[in-house]
Amino acid sequence: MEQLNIQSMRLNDETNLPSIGFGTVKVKGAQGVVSTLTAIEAGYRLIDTSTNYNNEGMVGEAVRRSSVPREELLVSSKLPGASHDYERAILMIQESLYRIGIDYFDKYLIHWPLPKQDQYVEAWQALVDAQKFGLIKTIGVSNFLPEHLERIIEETGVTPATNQIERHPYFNNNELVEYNKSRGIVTEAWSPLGRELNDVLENETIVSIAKKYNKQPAQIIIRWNLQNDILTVVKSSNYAHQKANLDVFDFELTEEDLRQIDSLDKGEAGRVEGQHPNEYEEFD
Ligand SMILES: NC(=O)C1=CN([C@@H]2O[C@H](COP(=O)(O)OP(=O)(O)OC[C@H]3O[C@@H](n4cnc5c(N)ncnc54)[C@H](OP(=O)(O)O)[C@@H]3O)[C@@H](O)[C@H]2O)C=CC1
Ligand SMILES: O=C(O)C(=O)[C@@H](O)[C@H](O)C(=O)CO
Repeated sequence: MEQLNIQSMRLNDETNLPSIGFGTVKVKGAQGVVSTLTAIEAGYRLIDTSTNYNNEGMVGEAVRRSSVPREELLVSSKLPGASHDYERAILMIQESLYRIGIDYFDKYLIHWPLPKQDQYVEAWQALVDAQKFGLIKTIGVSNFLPEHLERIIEETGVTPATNQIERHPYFNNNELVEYNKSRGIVTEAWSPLGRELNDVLENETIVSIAKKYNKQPAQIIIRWNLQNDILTVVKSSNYAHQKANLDVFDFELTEEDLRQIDSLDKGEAGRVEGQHPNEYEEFD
């Protein structure tokens, strides 16, 4: 078992999280259990799932089969839009815990604000209460824009600990990252490697920075997040990639490297299609 010293991040509720988490989109079934177990073997301790991924049972199986004790694994899931209603949200959190076979979440997020549905404030109140009931350690949101954050903070008095948002070099989302920071909210980056939908791992700027440090392009992107105090949630079913994505603590990018990566941003054109938080709808 790898004994890695993954740098941790302090949240506004005083908890600490590893700065790199294991993403599980499309990590499913028996093969998913194997991939999650190899990720744990590689050193990941934070596992990111969602009811919408239809793999919470798989995550539970990996947690049970792992030789790492449950208390050392941090399990994070997300509330689907169909359960934004307060009562449904509480029941969904309980149901997700049963599906995974654990009795608390280390972290739990509202997956999308779905502003047209307009129930995210009561969903947030449910997370606040579920935390008081002991069902969740750290509560946060995902894909929330400043207007959504301001509303939940004003109406409940509770600021999320994290906001998990789209961020990769072609869509760096820097304004939202800065806004999160101004509110004391840690940003988590989803699809940091562009989710196979773009060529960011072959981008010549990224490749040339990678060559300079004898690192892989993926490691440069993860390091760029780290040096911006951003928690990276990265998926890989390949053990070599899983290990490489954690091997990012022995070098440091210069200010010029960071600036060059920031300059790759394409604004809205770089966003993964159909993922604007005010437009995204859940169909699952
Ligand atoms: N809150 C939200 O709305 C969202 C959350 N997420 C979360 O973020 C996680 C990460 O995002 P995801 O969309 O999965 O995509 P990523 O950006 O993490 O990219 C995953 C892809 O990159 C490949 N890859 C991983 N490591 C390397 C490497 N070192 N070198 C080359 N290729 C590599 C993987 O292939 P291989 O498996 O072969 O290594 C896979 O094809 C998700 O799994 C999920 O947990 C994602 C989207 C939205
Ligand atoms: O992966 C997630 O967490 C999402 O919410 C979506 O981005 C999802 O991946 C999607 O794109 C479904 O079309």
